[in-house]
Amino acid sequence: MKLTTFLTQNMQIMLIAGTETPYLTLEWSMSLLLNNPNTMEMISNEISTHIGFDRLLQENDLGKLGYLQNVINESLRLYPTLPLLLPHEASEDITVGGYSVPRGTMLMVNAWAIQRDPVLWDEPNKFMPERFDKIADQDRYKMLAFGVGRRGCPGVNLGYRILGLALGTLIQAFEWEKKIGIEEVDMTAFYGLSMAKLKPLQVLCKPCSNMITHIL
Ligand code: HEM
Repeated sequence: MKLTTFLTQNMQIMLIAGTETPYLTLEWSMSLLLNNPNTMEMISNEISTHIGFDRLLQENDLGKLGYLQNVINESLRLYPTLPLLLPHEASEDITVGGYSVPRGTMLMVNAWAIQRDPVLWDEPNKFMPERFDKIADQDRYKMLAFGVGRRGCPGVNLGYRILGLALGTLIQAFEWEKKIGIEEVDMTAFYGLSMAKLKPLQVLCKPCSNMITHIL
């Protein structure tokens, strides 16, 4: 394969794989926060404590924003954008959980079900970002939003950075409200290869007053 073809194809894959997943996660996260205004306020307080309002948050601030990170993880747990990951193929005859899987079988992993399994998670359908405060290393296979292992998402670190910067900056710079007349943002999902909201999020926002004073 020519080098230019190789590079072009890699760029295409990164653009396709690396744009839809973050923007869908951002939409799910913002919807969850609008339905949980106390959590939105806690992120805002965390940003106010560690960064303030005289500049926009930057990549090297993300390490200080543990609660924001918990919210991102909890959004990815409840609404993984690739709920069945990508199809995998067994490269040899294997046995998984007592089932024999012949070489060449296509395997789909239901990350959505694993991430809401009541055996693995307390109150699995509840939005509780604090649960990620105490997630142990050996529990990492419960959380499959980026897959795991050799064919897991190679963009995982970039993905977390994009999400942290985008969600953090949106909360730092704007005040967010549900559309007038809406009590709860509808969280119904539309299932395809990726999981989007059935009804796109419509929301009201205005520049954060603290930010206007400091930046203008
Ligand atoms: C919120 C952000 C993201 C999420 C939730 C996400 C999730 C995933 C998941 C679940 C897989 C399939 C893993 C598996 O089947 O085991 C995957 C694969 C992949 N992702 Fe991501 N991803 C994100 C961001 C990105 C970014 C930013 C890039 C690159 C710029 C990227 C590039 C890829 C590629 C190339 C694959 C295919 C890997 C392979 O087949 O070996 N992703 N991603």
